[in-house]
Amino acid sequence: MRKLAYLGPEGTFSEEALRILAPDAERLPCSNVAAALDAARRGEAEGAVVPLENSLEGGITSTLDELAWGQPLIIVAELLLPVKFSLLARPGTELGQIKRVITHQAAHTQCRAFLARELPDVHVIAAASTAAAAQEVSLPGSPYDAAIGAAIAGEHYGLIEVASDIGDRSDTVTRFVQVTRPGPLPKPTGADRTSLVAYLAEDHSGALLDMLSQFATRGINLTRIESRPTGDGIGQYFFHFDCEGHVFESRVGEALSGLHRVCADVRFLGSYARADGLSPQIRRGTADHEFAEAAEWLDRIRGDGA
Ligand SMILES: O=C(O)C(=O)C[C@]1(C(=O)O)C=C[C@@H](O)C=C1
Repeated sequence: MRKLAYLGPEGTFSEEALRILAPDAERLPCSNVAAALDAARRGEAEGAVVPLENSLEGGITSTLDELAWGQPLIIVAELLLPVKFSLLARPGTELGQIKRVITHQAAHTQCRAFLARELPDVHVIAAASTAAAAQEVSLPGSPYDAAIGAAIAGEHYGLIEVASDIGDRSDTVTRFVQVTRPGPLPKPTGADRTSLVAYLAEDHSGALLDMLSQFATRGINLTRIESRPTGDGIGQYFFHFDCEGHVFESRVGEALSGLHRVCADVRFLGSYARADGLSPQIRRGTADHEFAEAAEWLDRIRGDGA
């Protein structure tokens, strides 16, 4: 049976995402996102399911950075998971008794309004995951009064829900991706997304525009762009892009070749079916048959001399 790594322990949102993406897979819980990706890189697991983007907080930087460096991994599937947070405590605990809360940093930032309104003096301590926080609160003698996590984590670790749906917005969604070591790409479905990382050749005026033009001139809509520091000094950045379409489609393939020409390096992170099933609008002159027809026309002009 195939095995997939994820941010554990049992009861995380990552586990929920994995169960939906690969219901039959064996699950390998890891202590952080980097460890889950490394398990996939080393072959201890066939792949991993990791959070990539949140509708309220944006890119999950730990995942973005891990995918940008080291042994390459590619995305083969994505899932949009609605995330609902609960305040979880040992049975008998009341809201007014809660002084110390533990949770994952992403959950903390998504529940800021509730904490400010209901628990203005609370200390919030960071945990490796929401389920690790719930597990910690369940331990006898735990210094924490409550955890913020999924209701299922509360059930798993014998905690009660002191408050439910405490996120700043009730429609928050986290985008999870399933990654594997590079291999055969998922087939195009007509409603696909392509992810990549581009590293600038040199810092110059219009460097970002040079990259964006590769997409724009081929009628490709971007669905996410994110700059991340290279670590080489202030002002040094590389870029994550998600765009509509599949690398097997001419316009996307040409855009990636164009990026390869103008960048120091481009890391392909995969082409895979979009979870929302939205198909791109193909602008006139950018369909596969139009690229093929233009290539034939060029061959005819060049004749035998080419
Ligand atoms: O701690 C978890 O339960 C996770 O799966 C991680 C994570 C994240 O990193 O964003 C996933 C979804 C929620 O946005 C909060 C936490």
